[in-house]
Amino acid sequence: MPTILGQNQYGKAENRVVRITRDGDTHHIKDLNVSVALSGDMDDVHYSGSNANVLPTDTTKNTVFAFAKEHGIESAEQFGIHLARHFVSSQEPIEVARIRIEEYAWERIATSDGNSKFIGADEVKHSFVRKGQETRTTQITFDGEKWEVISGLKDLTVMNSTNSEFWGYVKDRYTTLKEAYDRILATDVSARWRYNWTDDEQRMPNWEKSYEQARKHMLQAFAETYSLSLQQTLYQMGSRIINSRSEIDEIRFSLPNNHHFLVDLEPFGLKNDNEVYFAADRPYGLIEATVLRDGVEPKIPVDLTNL
Ligand SMILES: O=c1[nH]c(=O)c2[nH]c(=O)[nH]c2[nH]1
Repeated sequence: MPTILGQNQYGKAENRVVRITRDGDTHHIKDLNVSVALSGDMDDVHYSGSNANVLPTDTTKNTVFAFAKEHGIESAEQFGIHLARHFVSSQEPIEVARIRIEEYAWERIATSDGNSKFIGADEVKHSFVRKGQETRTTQITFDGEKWEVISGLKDLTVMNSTNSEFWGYVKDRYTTLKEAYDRILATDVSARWRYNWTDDEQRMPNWEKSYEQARKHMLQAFAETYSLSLQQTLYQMGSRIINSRSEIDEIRFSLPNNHHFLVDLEPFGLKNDNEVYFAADRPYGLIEATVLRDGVEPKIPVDLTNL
């Protein structure tokens, strides 16, 4: 049966590029998911396997990261236009470049002594929460006598673009991790907290206010902790809530360590001065712990998945 080649395109999809611009100690984030699709004179590679017209998808990926350094990311549109023009104008066989970009928006975390509109407190300058992400959860159990309320949130994505280190850890023959003295710390917070309200005689907490306040304290502790490990940050987030909300006795966190790897731009003659990162999605470290009011029995399950 004779066949002919129809529409075809190729490229590297979902390049997760994070560009940090450091304006003194005020940092700006651009976080993009960039997909490149190129088409043009690609008959030969499909019919005979000749790669003579093929710019490797790996190169398209490198171009995304190198452009983030060289040209910065003013807007997703500007960045996409720049990339598309580059591929079409620099590669004879490429006739059409389609760049798709998703942008993840971040806003600054309001700290205890500032607010998000006003860049005053130090911490605000490098601590961010991703917009419009989290899901609020609750589980209510009643046995006819006693109540148990466990509330929380998941998918609250936060990032510190500095004030995070990780060093002094155990090294065995399989350890390759380099010690980090200034790294990005990013996580998707999943937290569940248990209220000490158990019977109708007691005054019921103001659930709305309590949620808002727990979320606020958690974010502020994340922003204000100079972190030596995600474990330490977790404990600070939990104890800030327990210390400031008397209605909450126990809180459990499940925190993925969303690794951001500095991209090696040396091969392109560019210096990466802590500016361009590859945001890896897996594998990720997973740090989980409960923080309790002293003397209280832990009751939140270890596995938060179904809670
Ligand atoms: O904050 C961290 N805690 C760890 O336990 C750990 N392990 C690792 O490889 N990186 C990190 N980072």
